[in-house]
Amino acid sequence: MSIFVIHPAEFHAETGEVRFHYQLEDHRFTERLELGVGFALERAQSLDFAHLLDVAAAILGVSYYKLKAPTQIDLTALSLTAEDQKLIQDVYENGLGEFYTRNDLKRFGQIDFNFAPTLKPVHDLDWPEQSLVLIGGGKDSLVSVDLLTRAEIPFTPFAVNPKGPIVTSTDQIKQKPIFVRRYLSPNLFDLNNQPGFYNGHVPSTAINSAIAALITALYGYNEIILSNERSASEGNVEFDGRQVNHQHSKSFNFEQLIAESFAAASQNKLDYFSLLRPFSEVRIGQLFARTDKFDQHFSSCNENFKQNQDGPTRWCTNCPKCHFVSLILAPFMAPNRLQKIVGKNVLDDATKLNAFRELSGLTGHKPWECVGEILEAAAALWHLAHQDQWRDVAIVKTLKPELDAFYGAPTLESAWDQLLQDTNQHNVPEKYQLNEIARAS
Ligand SMILES: CC(=O)N[C@H]1[C@@H](OP(=O)(O)OP(=O)(O)OC[C@H]2O[C@@H](n3ccc(=O)[nH]c3=O)[C@H](O)[C@@H]2O)O[C@H](CO)[C@@H](O)[C@@H]1O[C@H](C)C(=O)N[C@@H](C)C(=O)N[C@@H](CCC(=O)O)C(=O)O
Ligand SMILES: Nc1ncnc2c1ncn2[C@@H]1O[C@H](COP(=O)(O)OP(=O)(O)OP(=O)(O)O)[C@@H](O)[C@H]1O
Repeated sequence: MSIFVIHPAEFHAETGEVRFHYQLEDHRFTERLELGVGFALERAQSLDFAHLLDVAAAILGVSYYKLKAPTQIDLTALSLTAEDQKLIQDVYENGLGEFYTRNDLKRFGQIDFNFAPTLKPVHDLDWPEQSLVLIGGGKDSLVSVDLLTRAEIPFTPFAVNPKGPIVTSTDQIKQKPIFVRRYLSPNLFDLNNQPGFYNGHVPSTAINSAIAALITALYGYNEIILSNERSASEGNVEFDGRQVNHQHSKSFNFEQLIAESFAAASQNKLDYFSLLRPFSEVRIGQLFARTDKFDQHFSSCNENFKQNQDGPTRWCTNCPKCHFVSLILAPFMAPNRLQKIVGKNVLDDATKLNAFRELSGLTGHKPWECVGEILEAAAALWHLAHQDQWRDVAIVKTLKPELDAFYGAPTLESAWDQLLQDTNQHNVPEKYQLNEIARAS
């Protein structure tokens, strides 16, 4: 029977390089991170940093585990708290939910996680009051950047494998960023093309967050700030008795688990939260549109972030994200501004009718992409049908009667109103509850 083994990481303080080691049957994998240099040596030698390396080793293992998805995982070489163990189980179960669904693998509740006895951490680090803001190159991170800048709250931008829109977005921020380079084990790509190995989606936000935690310990930060919206908590399909969510590691449930793990790893000093959790995607679109200063510097299209993508893509205009982001920005801007951002008015392209039907729940299921709730897309489309500047574009004109027939106008009208209301279900600390700033026009 096959077992996936997670070994402890090696950290080379002189170069700032981490090497993570994994084994699956006869295959050995080494993933590398470059964390930079310039940190205090005692931070690199601390027990707290060593513990967070173990947490990262476990989380980053998903990329290799998925090649065979065995039901046994050996983590006995790692020192993990009870909170870490809960988090890791969630990452390997729900975080890989889309992967299991699309490969028809029943793993929920079936994986035997072999942990060493629970760690009671001894703490030896201080956590200076400084925050890291994760930058993904898209509208969400930039809405956080804009809110924090308006509130005059200082922060350091942080990104893993910066390229394309991540670089052009961070260039717009005065504060110098921290960038980490990440190199997947090269033999992963060889095995991906061989028969008998699985492939599929991994929870990238969990991975980036585990890397961010290493940076906080090494360079001295006490807050990791995400820009995950409340809409990210909605699943895509039901499979094997669970709701499966492409964006699981952006969900509120995941946020709570990882926050508990980081709190236990730091005597409650390291905080992890999403600044945008109170907001829907539509509301984020509204906040984004308040300034045009990022229009030519961001992109939400994931084509930019493929491993082999070096040249600029900006907006491919054919993927669910290009469609969805156009849809939620449209209510708050004129067609020519949106066209200048995306490069094309996808809402006026009749060949994309089915794509918008899927986004708004009129057919199929919600696409496996980072898109908002089904009812959110439906309400945004319906709302556009009531705006002079949008009512006659191909997608809006054709789908308005279909939306009326499927949902009914009262449902869509009330959904739209609720999308613009902020919720209280969030873990945003008081200092960061920027309601007044978010309400200002
Ligand atoms: C950029 C992208 O969306 N990639 C997804 C795509 O992968 P593809 O094969 O088309 O290209 P690559 O990303 O270059 O991947 C090459 C192979 O490497 C594997 N891999 C990649 C990164 C990694 O951390 N581990 C890996 O094992 C990958 O499986 C390929 O074999 O399709 C894949 C399969 O569905 C996706 O897994 C790729 O997604 C990336 C991991 C990724 O970074 N995606 C984020 C943009 C993303 O999807 N974010 C989500 C949030 C999800 C969450 O729970 O946090 C979102 O925006 O909704
Ligand atoms: N390469 C990365 N390095 C660090 N953080 C990242 C990276 N990619 C995404 N993130 C962070 O992960 C979270 C989810 O990413 P997501 O793609 O939803 O956000 P975004 O890029 O800001 O906006 P959009 O939804 O428009 O793409 C965000 O907090 C984002 O900042």
